[in-house]
Amino acid sequence: MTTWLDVPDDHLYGVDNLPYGVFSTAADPTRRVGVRIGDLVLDAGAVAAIGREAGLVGDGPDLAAVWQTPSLNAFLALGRPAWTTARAWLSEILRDEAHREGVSPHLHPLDDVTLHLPVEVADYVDFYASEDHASNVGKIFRPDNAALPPNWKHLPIGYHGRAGTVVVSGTDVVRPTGQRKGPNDPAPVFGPSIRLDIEAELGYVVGGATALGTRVSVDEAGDHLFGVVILNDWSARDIQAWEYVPLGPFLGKSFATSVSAWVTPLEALESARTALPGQSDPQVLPYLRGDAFGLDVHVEVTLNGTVVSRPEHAGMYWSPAQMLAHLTVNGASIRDGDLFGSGTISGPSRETRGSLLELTWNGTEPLMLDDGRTRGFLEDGDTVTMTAWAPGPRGARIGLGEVTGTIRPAV
Ligand SMILES: O=C(O)/C=C/C(=O)CC(=O)CC(=O)O
Ligand SMILES: [Ca+2]
Ligand SMILES: [Mg+2]
Repeated sequence: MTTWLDVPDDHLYGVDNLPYGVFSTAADPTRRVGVRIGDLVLDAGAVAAIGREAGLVGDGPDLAAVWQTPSLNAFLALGRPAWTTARAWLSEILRDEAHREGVSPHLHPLDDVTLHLPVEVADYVDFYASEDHASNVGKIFRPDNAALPPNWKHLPIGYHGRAGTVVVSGTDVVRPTGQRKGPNDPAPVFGPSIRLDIEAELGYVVGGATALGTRVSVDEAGDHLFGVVILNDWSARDIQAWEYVPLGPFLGKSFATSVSAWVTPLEALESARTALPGQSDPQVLPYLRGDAFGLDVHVEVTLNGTVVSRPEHAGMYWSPAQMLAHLTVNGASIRDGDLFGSGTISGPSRETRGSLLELTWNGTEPLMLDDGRTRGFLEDGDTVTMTAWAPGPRGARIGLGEVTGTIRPAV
């Protein structure tokens, strides 16, 4: 073991992972930044305060002050050099036995903490980067058109979502109510959605704010991409299908977006970097070229305990660095705490589709669950949980936590 803690190197949350979150305890309900190691949570600000007093932290930003805040935003504002220094310091105090005495009092069992939304989400955008997903939805929603829209391979398509309704894993989701109109209905009807769905995605957390009128290139994107969450873009397909032309998704997706409580730093995913599956035909425009790495992240989706899908993020056509370059190519600034979703992660085979819309082909091919019941779309009381892992150093796996949510009846 390379840590003095009782955490083996091949633990999903071993010393090579060190994801960040926001937690509180019954004894101290103050929300503050924590770092997960094994099944423990390190009170990062408390330990940084001691380190500073002991002269261990050195010069640079006051991490104690930055981490004793109720979100990761102040830390996100520091940017890449400070993120790297902070991670190196955390790694050192968890590896070097000399720090056992000072650090131990600031470790809390995971079971004793409450996890909160890790980021005060600034702007939220959702992309559409899986070719299989985009083709499947095209066939289902627009059967008379080409499966992929003509712009799809030239730019990463996205829509602006609702930052204020991004919720942390474990938050119940109230079934949305709204308008829908089936192709054969004479007029729209109003009521609870009857086609409530999920979308398995990764979310990218952004920091190192930029000025209005500047761009972030593909090669600079790594300075702003702080880390990754698992994201469920809950989607009311009936509301969506009726409202989305011509301005895109709106109320069908804005009622809730769930994210995992742990933000996995990009540095923990070094071993997961992979080449993109291919952008040679057509060539993308120069501003979308550069070190546009993909990420080999394996997702698993369960519905009421039955595994319904295993999407593979490595198959995504567009990369997070390209998405960030595209988001800013018009001079739009980025803010600390910006979040963008990868888009639904779907692969070519049925068992890798990231939404029920695709898994059940718009409800026409219901799924059989382990309890013998079937599902087209979600029913009240259903629980959806997504977990993910990525390859880590020396053959170990990096756990990305989980995002779970249970459907409550419409109000
Ligand atoms: O193709 C459409 O009209 C709609 C697609 C989506 O609902 C997907 C969306 O949110 C983007 C994504 O997750 O890939
Ligand atoms: Ca989505
Ligand atoms: Mg959403």
